[in-house]
Amino acid sequence: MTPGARISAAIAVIDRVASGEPAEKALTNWARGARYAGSKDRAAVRDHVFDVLRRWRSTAASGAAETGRGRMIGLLRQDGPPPESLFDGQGHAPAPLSEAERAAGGTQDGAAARDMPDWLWPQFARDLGPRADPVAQALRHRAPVFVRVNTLRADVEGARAALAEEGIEARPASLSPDALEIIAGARSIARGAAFAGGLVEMQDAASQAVVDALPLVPGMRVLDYCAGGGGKALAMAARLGGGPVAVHDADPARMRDVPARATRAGADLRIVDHPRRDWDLVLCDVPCSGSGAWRRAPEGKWRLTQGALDALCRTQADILDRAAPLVAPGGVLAYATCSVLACENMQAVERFIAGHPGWTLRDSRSFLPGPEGDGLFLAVLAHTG
Ligand SMILES: C[S@@+](CC[C@H](N)C(=O)[O-])C[C@H]1O[C@@H](n2cnc3c(N)ncnc32)[C@H](O)[C@@H]1O
Repeated sequence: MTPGARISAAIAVIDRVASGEPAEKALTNWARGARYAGSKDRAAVRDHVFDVLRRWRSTAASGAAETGRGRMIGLLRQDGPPPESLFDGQGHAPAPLSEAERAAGGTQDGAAARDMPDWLWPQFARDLGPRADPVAQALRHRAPVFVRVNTLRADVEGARAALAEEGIEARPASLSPDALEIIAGARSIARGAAFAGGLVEMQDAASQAVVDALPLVPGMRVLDYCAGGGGKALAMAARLGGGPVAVHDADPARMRDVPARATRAGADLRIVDHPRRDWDLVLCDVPCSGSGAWRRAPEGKWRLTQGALDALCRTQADILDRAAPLVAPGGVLAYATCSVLACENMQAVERFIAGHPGWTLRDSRSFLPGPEGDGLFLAVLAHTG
């Protein structure tokens, strides 16, 4: 496909997303009907679509239309090359810009310029203070790619060398000693031998740093209460010399890949349907707005409403209520989100402590989205009663 044809494809997918179809589904549907598209074409179309999703408001303003075409014109106006060079009507490229399209295109301020929802921006600005603007800007751009070196299978230099043999270039990441940032070849990782052999796992560097900050000691009885796909459980198992780590999720289907991932990693993860007490460490990596990771999942930014955020906060409180009694005397309760919003982070912890005498905050960490990783929050609580 030519660069122009890729833009035409992205325009069609963006229009489907605008009419309510999830982006992944719209991309899959497009790819099914586009057998001529190779893997590089599919990757390029996907990049255009996700670039626009991250900047849904500002690209519409720059392109002066809330359509796929307008948004792609706007994206090119922001990032280049000039839209006139690709909208030339040749082959499958989009039609040339009309006089009106050439003349249109504006700038914005406030929430729109930061590609934030109007309702959320005041809260975001209050919560993050002087960091609000750089964080909002970071969320408008692609996230760096990181892997976690699985120390059960390799050391960092060994994993780096194995990746290099596959043409994947990596360098040490600052947030975690086991994290590598992928500089080139990121799209090949999941198909490669280093990944298949369990030497590396895809995991954001801040997610790795959260697990690094947990007070884990081999021999501890550890429960991952919201295990999902098991990313943090695998990292915890590596810290414990292989495990075991008990994994639980209210939706067991979310853990369907856990056995295969554990086998690949050489980790001992044990699914527990109805966890009972006495765990030395219970991790609650709760469902959240995902605001710290909106670079990776930008649809979440536009889907979130005040009502949905309030409901998430109630779920987070409920999970802490259920998990706290599972902690053994002297054990710890760890609470993690991939959010930067205070109501899901420190305020949630303060509400829990206020309602649960004997629990105190032992440690907390906040990571903001940027070149080093995503935005995450961790609180480690101990029971002193
Ligand atoms: C942020 S995801 C977990 C990600 C996972 N820890 C990882 O690192 O890959 C949150 C998980 O919490 C689960 N969940 C939601 N409500 C829950 C509840 N009441 N009890 C336990 N798990 C719950 C969801 O099904 C979801 O899989």
